[in-house]
Amino acid sequence: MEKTAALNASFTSYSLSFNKILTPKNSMAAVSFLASFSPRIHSLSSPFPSPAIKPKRPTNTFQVRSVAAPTEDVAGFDDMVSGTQRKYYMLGGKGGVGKTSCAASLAVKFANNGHHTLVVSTDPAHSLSDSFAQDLTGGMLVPVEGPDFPLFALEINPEKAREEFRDAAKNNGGTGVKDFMDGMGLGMLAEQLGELKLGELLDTPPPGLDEAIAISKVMQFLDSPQYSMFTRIVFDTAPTGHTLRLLSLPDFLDASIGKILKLREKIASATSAIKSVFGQEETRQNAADKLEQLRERMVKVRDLFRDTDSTEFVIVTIPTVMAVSESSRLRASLNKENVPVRRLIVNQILPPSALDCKFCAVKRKDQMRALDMIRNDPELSSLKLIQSPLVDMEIRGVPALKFMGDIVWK
Ligand SMILES: Nc1ncnc2c1ncn2[C@@H]1O[C@H](COP(=O)(O)OP(=O)(O)OP(=O)(O)O)[C@@H](O)[C@H]1O
Repeated sequence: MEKTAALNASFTSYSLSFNKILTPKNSMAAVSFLASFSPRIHSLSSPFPSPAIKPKRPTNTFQVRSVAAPTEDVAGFDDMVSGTQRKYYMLGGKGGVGKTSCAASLAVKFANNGHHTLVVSTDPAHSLSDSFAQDLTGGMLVPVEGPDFPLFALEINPEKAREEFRDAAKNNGGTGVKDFMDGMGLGMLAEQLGELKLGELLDTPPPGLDEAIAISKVMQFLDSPQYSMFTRIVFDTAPTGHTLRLLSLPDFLDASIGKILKLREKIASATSAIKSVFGQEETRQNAADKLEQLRERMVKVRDLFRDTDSTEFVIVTIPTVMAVSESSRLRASLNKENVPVRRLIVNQILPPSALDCKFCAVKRKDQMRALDMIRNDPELSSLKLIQSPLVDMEIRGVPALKFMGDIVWK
């Protein structure tokens, strides 16, 4: 009972439906139990107005008042929504913790608050389509039906994006060039070119490279007039490990591509005869331009990730020791990369219940331990802690995402 009270007391204000945790038999007891902590407990109708998302059984929905205080004074949703200058939100964390649900719910909330919003996924599994329960695939802008204001989704297939650059890289160093340059006594330059192995790298990319290229492709889109209307861009980013690599990749790519381009210039100016060997000069120029653009965009992505005025990286986690440990490492590495992080969403917290079964009691204890761990963690304790309850149904479709958004983004 004491533990339940403690958990209840730390919940931020939310409404939830939990027809599995609270059976009709115990729900009245729970109402009076929760009422002792909050004067704002009501029984509400289903939070999902759409017939498509109807709960299976009648639900009991409650509001519990927040008593949690963030360690650092971080403004809430009002601040996130204010202003018309473009802002980027990147949701990151371990696989399966609820990044897509949180990103999609934030996008719906921005749109419902009057922002032209774009939600982007570079996840090959296309979970945005699953989350919105709409087909958003195709690699182009797709309108999302449901929100009050325009909301568009963009699902980039990272593998496809990579293919483009693989061809460009291949065009910048072929065996014909090497043979000719050997003959000209310039073999050393050719070898240096070969050592960069960009083509090979793009054939068997390390995890994170696809996402890096996909995000740079998004940046390319965002620069075009067609996208100028978007004032809020929400990224459902790659899982933790990939994201970290992605953050360090721009430097690496910058160096690699930059070197290739410099070498190419050197070779071209070494002798004009080489130019004729390169043949198809126009194709090669296009390839070089493409690489140059990729390099420039990578630098943009890197800078964007570090821009405190326009960008915020939100860490999403669940209350388990493993997930919290990983989030702590993620925060540390983001810090190292100077990526601004202010909020930590702890998702899937067991809602308060008067009568826990044995399983729930043990689970709750476990979650409490993880929450304590967050409060004492040097990396995480300064973040604004947002607690999001485990609900008793999958969060799919705009009404469900709106419901989640109203709980999480305040
Ligand atoms: N608070 C919650 N209560 C109940 N179900 C949830 C909650 N948050 C997320 N889910 C469900 O958990 C599943 C995974 O969520 P989601 O796809 O958002 O996670 P993810 O971190 O983006 O996963 P991945 O890394 O695989 O892309 C989905 O079925 C979603 O509906």
